[in-house]
Amino acid sequence: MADDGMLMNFSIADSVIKPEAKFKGGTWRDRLVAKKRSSHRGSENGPKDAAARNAASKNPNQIQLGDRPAKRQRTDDSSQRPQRSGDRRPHQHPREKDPRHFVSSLFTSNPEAQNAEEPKQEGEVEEAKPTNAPLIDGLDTFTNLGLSPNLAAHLLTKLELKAPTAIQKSSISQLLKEESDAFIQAETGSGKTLAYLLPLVQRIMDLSKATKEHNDNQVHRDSGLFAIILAPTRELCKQISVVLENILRCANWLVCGTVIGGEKKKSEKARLRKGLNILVATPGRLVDHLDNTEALDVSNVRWLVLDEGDRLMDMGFEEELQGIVGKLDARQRPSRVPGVPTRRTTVLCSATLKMNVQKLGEISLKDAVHIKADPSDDEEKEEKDDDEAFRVPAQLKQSYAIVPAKLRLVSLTAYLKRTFMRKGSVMKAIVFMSCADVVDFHFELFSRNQDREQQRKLEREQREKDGKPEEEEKPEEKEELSPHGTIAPARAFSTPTNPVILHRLHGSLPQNVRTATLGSFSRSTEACVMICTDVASRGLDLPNVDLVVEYDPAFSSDDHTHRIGRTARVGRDGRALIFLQPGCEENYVQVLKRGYRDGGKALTRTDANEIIKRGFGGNESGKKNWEEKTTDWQMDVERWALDNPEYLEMARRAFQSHVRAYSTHIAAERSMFNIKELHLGHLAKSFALRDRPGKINVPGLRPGQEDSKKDFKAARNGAGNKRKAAAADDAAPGALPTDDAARRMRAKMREHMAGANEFNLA
Ligand SMILES: Nc1ncnc2c1ncn2[C@@H]1O[C@H](COP(=O)(O)OP(=O)(O)OP(=O)(O)O)[C@@H](O)[C@H]1O
Repeated sequence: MADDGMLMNFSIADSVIKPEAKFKGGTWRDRLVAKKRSSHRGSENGPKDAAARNAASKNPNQIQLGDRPAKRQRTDDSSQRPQRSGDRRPHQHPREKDPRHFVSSLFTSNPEAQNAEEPKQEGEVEEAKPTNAPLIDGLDTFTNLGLSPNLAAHLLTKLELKAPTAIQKSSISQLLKEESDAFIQAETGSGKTLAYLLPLVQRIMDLSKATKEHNDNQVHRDSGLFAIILAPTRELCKQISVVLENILRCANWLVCGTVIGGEKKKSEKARLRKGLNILVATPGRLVDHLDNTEALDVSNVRWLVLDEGDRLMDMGFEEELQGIVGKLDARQRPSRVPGVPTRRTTVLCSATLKMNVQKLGEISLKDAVHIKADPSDDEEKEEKDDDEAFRVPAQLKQSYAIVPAKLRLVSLTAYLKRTFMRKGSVMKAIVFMSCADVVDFHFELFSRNQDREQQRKLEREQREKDGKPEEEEKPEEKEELSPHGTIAPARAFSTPTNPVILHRLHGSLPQNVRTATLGSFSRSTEACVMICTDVASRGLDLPNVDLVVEYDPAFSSDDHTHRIGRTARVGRDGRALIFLQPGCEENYVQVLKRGYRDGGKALTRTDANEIIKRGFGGNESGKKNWEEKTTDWQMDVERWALDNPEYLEMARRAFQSHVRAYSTHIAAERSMFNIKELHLGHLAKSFALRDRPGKINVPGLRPGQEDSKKDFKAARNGAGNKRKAAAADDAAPGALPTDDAARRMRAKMREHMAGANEFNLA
């Protein structure tokens, strides 16, 4: 399989962790391999090798091999501890003697940050005013912008929306008065959904007026489907549909509905047969109904909205979109309803919309109007902006942490411990991780019940002492707060006074579980954390999210903008922290800075030691210092993985998938996320692993993925997307990402991680 090749290709750590000259213990196979490797390395002492070592020395993620003695095979707990901690080591785990395992110290041999912190001048950073809040100057009201008094009153009284936001102001007036196509681009959390929905609903409400003037009956659900709104995920479609239903309460003769998959097609067909005026859909499902549902009459469709338009124009959706636009064109007929425009208007909307899309199927978007929150931006600036990163809400406080690979797990734990130390300081936090396997592993780790583990251990030891035969261990009973196993107490960072609830979300979960988990996180009034993949990065409007942590940086800076945009919405405060490793990843700071109007003066920096000290240092007086406490915690987690084969496999799978995922950063940013600079041995430690990276190879699919894979293939073939299928299937083994290879690898990875669900190709 191509994957095996891909994985082998990542097994570069053997070149950065020097093996012992003598390899004792292990199986004969291990000893033979070690011997062969060491003799092979011995013959590499030419000038070429010296040059390679020189080059490697420039990489702070790699450990200088020539300047220090070969690493000993450490099987002793004391090696884990800082030197001064002495020899106070707890019970040694029998597996710690396993020569296939490598126990490295947390606080030694970590690469230093390359760039020094920029000094900040006092008073340089001013408190930024929110840039995505409603305009409360009293000058702009929904009625002034052209909405009917009826609709404006409904917004005020029923939806408690007093004034429009800047993008709503620009968009409503434009879309009410003109028929041209439009690009709506504005910061995350600035109310773009209403920016296109309100003028759309107003225009359709106006059709009713025109119909009445012609002495016909009012427009009703059978009058025709006038608008289609497309969004990339089911969650987003549902969210849009809820907002739409709320607006339509003031015009109850108009009806909206969704076709998004995840439920029986029969019930969707029935809904379409009953008649709808506005339809919210995922592209894949709409294509399906256009092909197979006679009741879906699109001859009257005059508005097509692409929410998260850049994502919809991206790989994975382009063919569906071309198909949809082609069919809408072919089936369009003059409408019997008076006032219906002759041509269809297309609106693209996103926080990261590059307004250079020229064509969408048969539609030319060349003359599309660019709608921005600040129309005073002149053309010159607009052009310049297209090359730059997209703005983030000014009130969003961003920081970055330089964290070496080995310290990643303890740093994340420490950061969350500190965050939830006091009740009420943070209500909800979202932690983004690279892929589903990584999410699942951390969910298990952070929710593990140490008291119960301790009890099981004592029982085991007692049995050993009494000479009783070893009982077959029953799988650990999990104390979960949801029937689906996606919600559990976050024991790793809860305190007795502030219990935290942990959620997990990714595209490999069945749709009903995704919906239930998201709903629970959204409604929760307790402190809670959701660890998730990018499935939650776009468009989702989750209340009271105070903090976003990007434990794994996003695969593109656009995705980063969307992720951090889950906080600091409509004028509220928010914080975001991104983990970067010393070395090439530090260059990502420049990308973070580009999101600010002032060049990122407010961006703050922290490092692993500072985070760990605050999280593991604690206030309680004790003999141990923060390094010892952290080391104990890490050792405990490593033993937990060793003791439980199920979790060990999860950890290995997570590590493996993470490395695969790392290679799929977009081409333009790959120099900052260079897989060759990744220290796999150190990285393995942050997955609680003691294995040598070259030995980590979990075959097969993640549990429960088989069905998703089948679904994906069916969906892919169903959509007639042969080219993509071919691209995914022949992902070149071993080839480190070129542009094309990375695209293929991303497709492959989505397949691996049931990305079909993530991006709703079904
Ligand atoms: N005029 C307004 N006054 C107060 N709140 C508003 C207003 N308009 C929208 N909101 C609220 O702002 C929140 C964010 O809106 P929305 O999801 O449309 O933002 P967005 O710009 O689409 O964000 P993203 O780019 O992340 O998708 C919603 O909870 C919405 O109810």
